[in-house]
Amino acid sequence: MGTQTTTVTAPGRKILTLDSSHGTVYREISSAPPRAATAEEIPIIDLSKLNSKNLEDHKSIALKIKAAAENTGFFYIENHGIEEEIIENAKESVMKFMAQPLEVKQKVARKNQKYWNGYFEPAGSQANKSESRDHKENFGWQYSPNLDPLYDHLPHPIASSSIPANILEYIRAEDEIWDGTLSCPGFKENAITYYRSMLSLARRLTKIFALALDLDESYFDHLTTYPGADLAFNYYPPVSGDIGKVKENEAMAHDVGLGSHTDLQCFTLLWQDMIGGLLVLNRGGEWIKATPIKGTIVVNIGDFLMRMTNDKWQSTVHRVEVNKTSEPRVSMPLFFGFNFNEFIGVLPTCASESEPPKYEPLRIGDWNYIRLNQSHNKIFKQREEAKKKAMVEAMM
Ligand SMILES: O=C(O)CCC(=O)C(=O)O
Ligand SMILES: [Fe+2]
Repeated sequence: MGTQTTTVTAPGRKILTLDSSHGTVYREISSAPPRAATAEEIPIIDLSKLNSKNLEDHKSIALKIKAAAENTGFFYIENHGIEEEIIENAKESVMKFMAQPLEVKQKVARKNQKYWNGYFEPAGSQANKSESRDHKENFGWQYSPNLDPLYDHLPHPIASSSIPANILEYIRAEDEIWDGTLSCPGFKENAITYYRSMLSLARRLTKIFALALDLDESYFDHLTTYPGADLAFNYYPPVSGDIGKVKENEAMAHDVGLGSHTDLQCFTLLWQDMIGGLLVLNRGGEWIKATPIKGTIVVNIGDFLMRMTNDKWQSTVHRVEVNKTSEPRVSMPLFFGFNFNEFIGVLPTCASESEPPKYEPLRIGDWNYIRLNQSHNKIFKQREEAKKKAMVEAMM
């Protein structure tokens, strides 16, 4: 994420600790309880003209996306074209899969896989080290050409020799995980059908994103042939009572369904059920609710796209509250990024003489690694810690 400044508007203030592409950062935020988002903060964008033959229709969607991406970095899409039945089947399968005994789910535990595809047990992750562990379970997988509709014409499983070598070295799929899910009939089929629809929608949307960035509609096409396209089935069980805070950091610890973070790739398409709990940190440092709206998918900009746009588009911090309802909550995000082998820097339309590129081109396949290992950048760490000290002093 970028180095945005925040204005605190609400009664109290506090400091939020976050991982970023530069290492740990501190942000001063409002301590007011989350409030409903306004239609300007998280707009609903109608995609019914997404497949129209008229470029002007695409441009009019692009204009709305541009405004949302530059503002909160979050928006809803409606009339996105994914059939309700595909979504419902996937959701039902998540519910059935998660209802199985732990030892059955652990047959596809991520910790037994080389590349961490598969199942994460309850509280098996902690997205933000200054908050509680994540009160959720998860089943996730990474991009596989075998699941991609673009390669349906090839014999399956697709021979490694059919995939360019410089892409193959970054593929982190483990297609055998599906064998471990066969205890749950229909899960594999429903999950893959959902994945394929979301992947196609993401590809389609990158064309509109290109227009929104004043580029030709096909500008990103060659970057989406083997995309980073990882899917997560998040399952937030109902939680009651006081639940394991991070003891060593009691003052800042906050119980979460999923800790405060930004998404790493270009953008995320997130279907959520009607339970609610997703919170977004707006530009003013206030938590606002991305309240579920039937028939929509939430879209948010990720760190890499923010970088490509020279920080014009916002990769926004979000988190999920602990599920205090009596029903489990399910969300099913697709994290979408460009081909692993490509070097990408700041887009030509996002830099100028007065606003030179802030970032060097880098290889997408190395991005996650760089992003996740930045917390060891010592100079940056010292600077941020001094900043935090000044913030704390200013509050006293
Ligand atoms: O469950 C949600 O609503 C958000 C999930 C999310 O932010 C993520 O998986 O990165
Ligand atoms: Fe996220």
